[in-house]
Amino acid sequence: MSVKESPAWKALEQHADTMQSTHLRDLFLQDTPVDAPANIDKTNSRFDTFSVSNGSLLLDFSKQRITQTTLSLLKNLSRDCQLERWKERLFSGDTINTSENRPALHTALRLPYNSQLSLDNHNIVTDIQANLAHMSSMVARIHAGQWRGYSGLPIDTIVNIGVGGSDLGPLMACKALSDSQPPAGQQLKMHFVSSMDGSQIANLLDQLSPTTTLFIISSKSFTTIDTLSNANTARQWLKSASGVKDELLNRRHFIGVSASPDKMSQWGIPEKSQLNFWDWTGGRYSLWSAIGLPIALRIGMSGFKEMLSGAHAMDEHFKNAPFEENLPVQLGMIGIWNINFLNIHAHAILPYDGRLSHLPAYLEQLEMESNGKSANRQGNSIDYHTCPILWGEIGPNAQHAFYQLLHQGTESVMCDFITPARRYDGFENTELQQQHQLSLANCLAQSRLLALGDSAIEGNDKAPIHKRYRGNQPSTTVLIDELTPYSFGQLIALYEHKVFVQSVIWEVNPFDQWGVELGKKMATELLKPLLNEDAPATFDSSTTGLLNSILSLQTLDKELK
Ligand SMILES: O=P(O)(O)OC[C@H]1O[C@](O)(CO)[C@@H](O)[C@@H]1O
Repeated sequence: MSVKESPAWKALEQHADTMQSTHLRDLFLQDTPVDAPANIDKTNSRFDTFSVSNGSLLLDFSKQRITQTTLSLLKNLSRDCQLERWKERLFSGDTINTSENRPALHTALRLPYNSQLSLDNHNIVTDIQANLAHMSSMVARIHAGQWRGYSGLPIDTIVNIGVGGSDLGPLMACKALSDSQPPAGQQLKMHFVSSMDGSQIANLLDQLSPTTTLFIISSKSFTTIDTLSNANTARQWLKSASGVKDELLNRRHFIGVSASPDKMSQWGIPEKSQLNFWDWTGGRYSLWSAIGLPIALRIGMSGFKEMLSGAHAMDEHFKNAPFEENLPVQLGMIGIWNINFLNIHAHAILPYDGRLSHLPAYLEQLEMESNGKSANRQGNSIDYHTCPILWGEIGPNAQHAFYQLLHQGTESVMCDFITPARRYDGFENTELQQQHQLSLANCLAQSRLLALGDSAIEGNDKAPIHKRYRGNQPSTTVLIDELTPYSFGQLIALYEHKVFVQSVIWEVNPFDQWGVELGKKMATELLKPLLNEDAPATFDSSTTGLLNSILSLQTLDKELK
């Protein structure tokens, strides 16, 4: 039976008939006024009713188009879809990634060291801890200047080569936690290379010293062509600059991180320089594994472990907190309400902190690669919406770019405003501190205006139409007390679990990504004519036309030389 047939889904559809025409302005009008007499209970304000907090995070859902009835119907839906049973299956290591026949155990990577989790009668926490210890010793050697390049000089520059989950998580975390540097003397220059066309690596190599640069080749599969071609370019650069043998370069200048040790060895990375993880860690869920090596190098091993603790705290909260207090469950279920019942299919991620500039790109992969699906677990096509289109940008910058559409366009968009409350500790009363307050003021102003529209500014409802604001764009504000490794771990685990909650309701497997496979195969076919190799004669006319144009432009180029 499709979820659409469940009584809870049908009840939500009915409820949505009323809520579709209810404006957030009116929902806020029902609030108890803030200046109500002291003897009036003010705890029934929308904020009090619809905000939940845990640890370092507070989620304000009061600007969502919901009532208490909405939440209780969503609770019924989560019950109909057996969310509790799915949570148990996730955490216990059940084979829930059925199309790849394996569990999804990223939560095991952040279990305390003395925990037990048995997979095939083996406590995997032992392996995880052994891996962390190996990673820790590498980090210590590099920080101590004991990892030396081919000429004997200590490594001072790290280049992470990876793509997708082997790039976005570490890239995001290194920027987000840039205030948590390791002690002086242990600081490294850090770069990330992902793009297949070589443009990032070509520009970067010009600025680096081959004697002191270490490359981390990060790839779960170790077959991703984007990563391997960048890795080959890096090795060729080292070879031409040094004139030394591959064996020495591989040993001194490369670390491999992968779930496929054989392939790392085939490429030439010696076993001692390999860090492994497991096929039960999905690429986009892998920053907690050895894929997080750049994070540990950036913030130190203790900071990395704090990040794991923060994520673990969120795991425990997700596992145990009741529906009403459960942050990921509420975030996920209110998303379901917006997408499936209010028909909102665009989702903007708006961090009000420049350190979170890579969060939108990270969440694009996390959400869209996980839940951008249209077949259910039973192998049937589904007839309801799943993951919306996600995009985002640092909020204040986006204000000068696409907020016009959010405020006055024709599309309904749900937004996540994400900001730390405290920043610039030790910079009290400085210009910098003021900048943080300015950013907070903008964050609050924008979510307020998006929700309330004209009614937020007296008299604006009399303005000419091009100056009017319709409002009613729902948003959640995620308030982080302060951005630290711990709170960052909580934040990312919050979104991971939100994605899981939604996958349960939509009955999709969030841990595979078959939709990215065929394009890779097709590119292999198309590479043949571009390399003057035998190629199948026929493509569609557009592809053939473009190929011919490219090849003739390239021939012209050669002739002119
Ligand atoms: O880590 P790998 O195996 O190089 O894969 C990189 C990325 O490519 C994908 O498989 C998509 O092609 C992502 O799921 C993954 O994060």
